[in-house]
Amino acid sequence: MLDVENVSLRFGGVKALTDISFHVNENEIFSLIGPNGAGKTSMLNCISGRYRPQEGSITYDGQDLLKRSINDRAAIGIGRTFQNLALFGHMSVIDNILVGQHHLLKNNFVTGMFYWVGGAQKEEEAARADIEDIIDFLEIQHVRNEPAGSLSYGLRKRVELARAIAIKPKLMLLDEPMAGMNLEEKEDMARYIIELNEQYGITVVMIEHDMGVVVDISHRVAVLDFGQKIAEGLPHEVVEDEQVKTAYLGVDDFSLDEEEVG
Ligand SMILES: Nc1ncnc2c1ncn2[C@@H]1O[C@H](COP(=O)(O)OP(=O)(O)OP(=O)(O)O)[C@@H](O)[C@H]1O
Repeated sequence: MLDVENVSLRFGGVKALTDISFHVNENEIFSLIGPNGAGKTSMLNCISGRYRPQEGSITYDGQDLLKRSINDRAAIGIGRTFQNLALFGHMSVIDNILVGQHHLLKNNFVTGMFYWVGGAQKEEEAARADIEDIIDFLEIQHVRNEPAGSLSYGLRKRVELARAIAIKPKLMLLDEPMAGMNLEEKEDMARYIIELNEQYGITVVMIEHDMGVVVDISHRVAVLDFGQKIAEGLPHEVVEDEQVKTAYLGVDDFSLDEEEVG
């Protein structure tokens, strides 16, 4: 589904990514891991369109992604969440989710003026019904009318995920979905990601620092270090790799003893 070939990205003299290649199969949960500054978010940004690599190619569903704008990438089924939450704090949960769905609606301002005679009303009703499904799935009914900014961190992460699901993605990019969560919130989020993948058939590319989660829910993992790929494979194999262990030397959260979730 996704083919990253020889991607290199530089910021002035900083080599954020050097000659990175990997592929992600349809319906896979694929994790990108690595120490701080390894280039994980840069890689996700190249896929989502925020950054443009100087070299290499990224193909999604047979299409050259680098020729597509950011908005185009959402329209062809690429959704994402951010490392730092990107919600409209003063808007209600439901309105935040509707923002995600906006580009799917065919009616524009002019056709919208014929709201009652045209298809706009039906389209909006269908959109609302889809959103109700997402709200049920992520168990956020009780906060649907609350301003997003008033919610706990874990709930805000769920609302952000809901908004990303609302664009009906085939590929979901998740940047540290568990960051800042307590164990219970992590367990919930791991369950949502698995269900997203198994029930909705969404392919997932995830950056995550919690190794327990990564090993538990990923089908395959690639490891970046100083902008280079140093390992790729099944989760249990990758965490036993000597080069990976060396890259993580001294990093506290690299431990399989963490409470396992999922
Ligand atoms: N917009 C930018 N301008 C300049 N340098 C950048 C930019 N974005 C990333 N970098 C640099 O690229 C390198 C990789 O950063 P990146 O954020 O991709 O790493 P990361 O693996 O996601 O780290 P973390 O786990 O801390 O989020 C770092 O040296 C970073 O300073």
